[in-house]
Amino acid sequence: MFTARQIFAQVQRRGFAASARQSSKVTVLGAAGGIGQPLSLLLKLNPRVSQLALYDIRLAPGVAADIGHINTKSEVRGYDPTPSGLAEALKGAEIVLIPAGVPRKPGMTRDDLFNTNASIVRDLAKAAADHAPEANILIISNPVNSTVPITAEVFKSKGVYNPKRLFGVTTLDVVRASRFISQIKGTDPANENITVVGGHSGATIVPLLSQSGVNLEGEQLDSYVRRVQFGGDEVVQAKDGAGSATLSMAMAGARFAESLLKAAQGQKNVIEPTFVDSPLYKDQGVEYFASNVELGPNGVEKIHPVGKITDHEQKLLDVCLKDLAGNINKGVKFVKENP
Ligand SMILES: NC(=O)C1=CN([C@@H]2O[C@H](COP(=O)(O)OP(=O)(O)OC[C@H]3O[C@@H](n4cnc5c(N)ncnc54)[C@H](O)[C@@H]3O)[C@@H](O)[C@H]2O)C=CC1
Ligand SMILES: O=C([O-])CC(=O)C(=O)O
Repeated sequence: MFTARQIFAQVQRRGFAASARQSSKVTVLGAAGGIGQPLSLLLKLNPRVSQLALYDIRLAPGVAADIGHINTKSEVRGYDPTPSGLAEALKGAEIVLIPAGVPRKPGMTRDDLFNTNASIVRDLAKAAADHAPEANILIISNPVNSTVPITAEVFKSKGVYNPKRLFGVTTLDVVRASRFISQIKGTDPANENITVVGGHSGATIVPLLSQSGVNLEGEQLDSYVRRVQFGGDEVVQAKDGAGSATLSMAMAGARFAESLLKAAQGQKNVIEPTFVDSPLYKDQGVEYFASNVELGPNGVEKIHPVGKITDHEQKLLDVCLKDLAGNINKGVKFVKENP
């Protein structure tokens, strides 16, 4: 039997343990880039982050010196572009975000980035598997449909793959989906929660309006779906050769990291859409798929099924699955041929 005093002491200790868990190291690889800088800024503003480790092949110590002056409690450190700098940046990380790699220019698809970004992500994944094998790995670098399988293959080859801790960040698709529908309906996007499933490029992005009680038809529905699927192209064209979405992506990446931290720190019912190793369409040869995922202290807690959809949405999903299988196989093949 415990005395009231002992119970109180235990509660206090648990309180401390909870706040100890609330000290989390977050690492950004590609931290000096168009996404990396604002993403690092937003992470510095997040009180759940205790240490922020910034790594890039250029400028990370400069970005860290700048962000480090912001008067929030977390410690910020920038690392030199050396193997030991990368190792130090990764050691002890709870979350590793990877926005390293080249962005699109007008006229390119995300798949056109494969030749450059596949090897960048493969090499960073190798370092993460060696120095942060238990971290949650959040892949932002495109093409996400292929870079997630690339990362999985690297982790598998090193014997440390945990499918519950690898995430393709597709948050920007749902951010756009809710913003674009709010523009049509004249509502507050904060109240618009649109499910988006599939992958993260063109036809593999499938918004499921019917599940949100929104009833668009004909050309209005088609143009909405097109805008969500090709929202990235809208930004690429507007930036006219100077890159792709960076600021909205930073917000989306920071939101996803925040959700993981909340879930790790004990919050229940934290659900985000994300591209993960998923049982939903494995029987059709699609090993990874984005759907709503409940997050928990171990990463993926529960993968939600797609649920009831309309015939129109089923047609979109059929096209998505075909494209997705090709993108995934390309990533797997790359690592097998270029280990
Ligand atoms: N998942 C998503 O929803 C989105 C993904 N993206 C993707 O994110 C990636 C980055 O985009 P931006 O930040 O605009 O590009 P950026 O060119 O502005 O920044 C990329 C950064 O990565 C760094 N980098 C390159 N190789 C590296 C390596 N081996 N190790 C560490 N850092 C390295 C570069 O020095 C640069 O600072 C692109 O592939 C882009 O397509 C962009 C928007 C949305
Ligand atoms: O469109 C791109 O290349 C960048 C991206 O993934 C997005 O904005 O969704």
